[in-house]
Amino acid sequence: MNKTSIAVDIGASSGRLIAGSLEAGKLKLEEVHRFNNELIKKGDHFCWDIDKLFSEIKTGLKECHAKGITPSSIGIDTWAVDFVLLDENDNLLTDAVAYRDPRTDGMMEEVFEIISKERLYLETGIQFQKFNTIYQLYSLKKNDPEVLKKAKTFLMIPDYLNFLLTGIKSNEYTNATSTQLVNAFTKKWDMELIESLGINKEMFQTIKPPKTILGPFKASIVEETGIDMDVVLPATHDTGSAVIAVPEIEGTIYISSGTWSLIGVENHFPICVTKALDYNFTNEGGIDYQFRFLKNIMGLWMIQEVKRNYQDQYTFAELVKLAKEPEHFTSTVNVDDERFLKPENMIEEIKNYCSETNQSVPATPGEISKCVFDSLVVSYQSAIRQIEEIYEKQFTKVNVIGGGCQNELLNQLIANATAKEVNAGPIEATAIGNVTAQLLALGELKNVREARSIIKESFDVKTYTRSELG
Ligand SMILES: Nc1ncnc2c1ncn2[C@@H]1O[C@H](COP(=O)(O)OP(=O)(O)O)[C@@H](O)[C@H]1O
Ligand SMILES: C[C@H](O)[C@H](O)[C@@H](O)C(=O)COP(=O)(O)O
Ligand SMILES: [Mg+2]
Repeated sequence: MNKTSIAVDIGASSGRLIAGSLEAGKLKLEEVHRFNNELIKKGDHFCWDIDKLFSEIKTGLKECHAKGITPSSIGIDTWAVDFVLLDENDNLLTDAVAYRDPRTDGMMEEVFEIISKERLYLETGIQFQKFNTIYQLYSLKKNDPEVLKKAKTFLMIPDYLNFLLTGIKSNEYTNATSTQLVNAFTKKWDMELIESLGINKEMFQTIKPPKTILGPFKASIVEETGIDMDVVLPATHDTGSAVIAVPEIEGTIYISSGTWSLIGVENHFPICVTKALDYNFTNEGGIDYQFRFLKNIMGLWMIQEVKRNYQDQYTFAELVKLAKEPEHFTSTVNVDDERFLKPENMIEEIKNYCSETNQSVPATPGEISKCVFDSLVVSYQSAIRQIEEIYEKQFTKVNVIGGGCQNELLNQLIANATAKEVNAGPIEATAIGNVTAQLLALGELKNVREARSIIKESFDVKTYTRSELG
């Protein structure tokens, strides 16, 4: 009997537990549980409701038990950079403050007074996002020094959820790289850098790679959920898992399309050249110590906020349909402008930008949605040109993976703008990559190459080419 693994994929907008196993040479998935995720306000900060998320994981485990699914393992992946700190008694010292919280405003510039931007990039190869863990910790050091002094354990979000399940502390490699505190060459915590920032280096845990079998559930979890299994480390950074599921990686630029659009390529070495720094590309760690040479683009967060601003009266599919109507509306915004990271009202922010740049101001849901999708394509196109300039080669294909690959209009717009073959799918790429790492750890799969060929045969991928309609 082939083994089953449970992927817990929690993105910024939704989470899901998906059971995966090999059947007749294909990877079969069964969605066990799905739930929403969103920011909550706790005191002065935007946070994740980590208690709710852990409760949803246990609900999903109980669902497995109820369905008679008997997994051999479970693996958890989430968004990057965010963390919690534990005190000497393993109690939470901090809330799970979210990367969209303004506490890191101005911190990057203060860190550059201690270590230059160039040296930081040369050593870590990580893009400069103001919410990187390094700046979150620096903000804590500056504004809550007593909290940092009491901290004995640093756990990123998936690490903490693993700790709640097993009692075992670890920092998983792919997500640790997103902190901008891991040396891209040693693949270990850069303790000299950490000390130079006045952050206590003792709280960081041993970095463990994907495919590590962490350990079994605590007895209390078995008792509560009625089920037992090993926790295995996938690429716990969700994008790290998603990239594993790109069926044809060679010659392909992927766009992991969810709340964020992560656009890039897979590499065997970090690219820390000046041009990569200037274009703000990152070298996040991947499975088998590959590198994800990519950049963050604001992504479908913008349409998520537009949907929320319209009090959820439209589905995503309806907003896409409405966006097809105003064909002659052409205003666009710079989606990567920091003003769109956490605006009070996304619709108003988009309107203000268009007005300030002397463009037609969108008025209808269709015009607003078209403006978002057209603007994302502008940013995708720019990133693709930058990748091809750095690689000094043309890529023939773009593979859109994640929930956003269901946006047929956006897929077609990408094909029209780039004149490249756009492949859309798999939708649940992150969960597929998560299950893949577990099945590799359990010996059900030999290597990533074999996994990708099985994934290619197991899931639908729709192809788009430039349409005459342009
Ligand atoms: N039926 C659909 N049509 C068009 N877009 C969709 C559809 N369903 C989901 N999406 C897009 O997928 C996005 C969510 O992708 P997902 O990968 O689940 O995000 P995350 O992992 O960041 O929570 C939504 O923001 C939405 O824009
Ligand atoms: C803040 C990070 O850049 C972000 O987590 C990104 O790396 C990512 O993985 C986002 O995943 P989503 O599924 O939430 O879009
Ligand atoms: Mg996701």
